[in-house]
Formats: sequence, C-alpha cells, structure tokens
Amino acid sequence: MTGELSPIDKAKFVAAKRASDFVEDGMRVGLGTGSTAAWLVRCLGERVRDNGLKIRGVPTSTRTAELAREVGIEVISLDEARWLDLTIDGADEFDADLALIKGGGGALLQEKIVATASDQMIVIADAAKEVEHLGAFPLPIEVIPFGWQTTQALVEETLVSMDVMGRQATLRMNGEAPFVTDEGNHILDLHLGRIGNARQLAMVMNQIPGVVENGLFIDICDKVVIGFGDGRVETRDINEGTVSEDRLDFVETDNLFSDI
Ligand SMILES: O=C(CO)[C@H](O)[C@H](O)COP(=O)(O)O
Repeated sequence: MTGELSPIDKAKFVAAKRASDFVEDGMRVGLGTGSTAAWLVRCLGERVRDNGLKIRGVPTSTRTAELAREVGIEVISLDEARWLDLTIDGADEFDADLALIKGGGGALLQEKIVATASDQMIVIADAAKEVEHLGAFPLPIEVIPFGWQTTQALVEETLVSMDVMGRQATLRMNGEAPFVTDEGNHILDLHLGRIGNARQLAMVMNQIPGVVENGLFIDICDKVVIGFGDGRVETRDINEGTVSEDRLDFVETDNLFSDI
C-alpha cells in the first residue's frame, strides 16, 4: 500500500509523522486543514487508539473535525479550550523567517484564530513549499459576500501602492459557484508573483472594508517540519535553526494507509 504513495505524499506524511511526536498527553491541540494536516490527524488518531494518547483537538474546518472524530480524537471547540498548547498545520509557502502563505484549502480564518491562540505553532510541509520570497502562490483573502466585487476593486486599487509584482484578484470558484468558506464568506486569490513587504501587506489588507482576514501568517509559526520524498525530514526552529534531520521508515505505519 505504501508503495503507491507519490513522493509528494510521502514528503507530507513524514513531516506530519515527525511533528506528531511533539504532541504529549493532556495537550489541547489545534488541528490544521489540508492534505498534510490530514496525515497529522491520522497519525494522532493512531496514537490515541493504539497508545492511549489523551488529547483534545480543536479542528480548523468542518473537514478536519469530521476526520478527527473518525480517527478517534476528542473534538472540542476553541471556546471550550480557550487556549491551546500547540497547533500543527500545513502551509502553501514558507520563507526563512517562517512567514507563511496559508488558505489554499480555504480555511485561513479559523486557522489563523486557532494558531494565534496557541503557545506554539508548528508547520508541516513538503520541501517544495519553501520559498525565498512569498507570493508565487496566490494569496487568499477572505471577504464577506456582500459587495464582494467592490471589495475586489478596493483590494486591487490598494495593491497599486504596495511592494508586489502583480495585483490581479480572482474570485475562488467551486465549479460554477463561488467557493464558500466555513464562515459563509468568499475568497479572493491575489496573484502577486512576489511580495516585498509581507508584514505591511498583511496589515493593509485587513484595513479594507469587506476583508475578513488574509492568508499571511507573520510571527505566528515557531517551527517548520519539512518532509522530503525519500523519507528525510528536517525540523527548523525560528530561534535555533535546524534542530534535527533524520529519515522516517514507512513500514511501521502501514495501517495508516489502509483507507487511501
Ligand atoms: O492553508 C491551508 C488550508 O487552508 C493548507 O494548510 C495549505 O493549503 C496546505 O495544504 P496541503 O497540505 O494540502 O498542501
């Protein structure tokens, strides 16, 4: 079964598996959204079932909540948890300062709230997500449906004075209809090419009426666990740099792959 995994899925899996080692008994854990975060949820579910790990998870989307329940993790709301020990989530891009673009899966709002309410955020990513400059991946901006075209125009106008290469904003679609987030909002994807000053852009975007949140995560991520297609995995800490490098074995985790 494991032989059928593509190198990118192996990379995502080993990052998730290594990051799951940071989760300890009794923790309240923020559970991210996306394909890499789904591996994390499966890895944690395995520890809950097989090793009696006791955690409570706060999911960042309805998709993650469903998966977490399915694999046996106790799910609570953020209001029940109030504060979290750790959040582990994927990312679309990360740079040397561990600034991120997130929201490729459309869950950026809950993801940012949950990560910000955590003592620590660990990002899990395949090596292709590392960039010198953020911005090749379209930056998601969550906007309320009311007047979204006016908001789009305001966003594009604001981008003229920002340190970015492109400024086209496109409405994310789900087939023929606009994509709708868990909060009932829409997403504008900003095709910026390269972001010169991510901190400034993040602040300015959130000042625009109609914008709920943007997908730039600045000074939120503490560690990134980077997976490679050959099973290598590297852990980098924002203060200490690379703290570990090793290789994970796929064999022992066979039961995780049985439903793929
Ligand atoms: O931000 C996200 C969802 O809103 C995801 O974490 C991000 O899109 C990465 O996804 P994947 O792990 O599937 O590559």
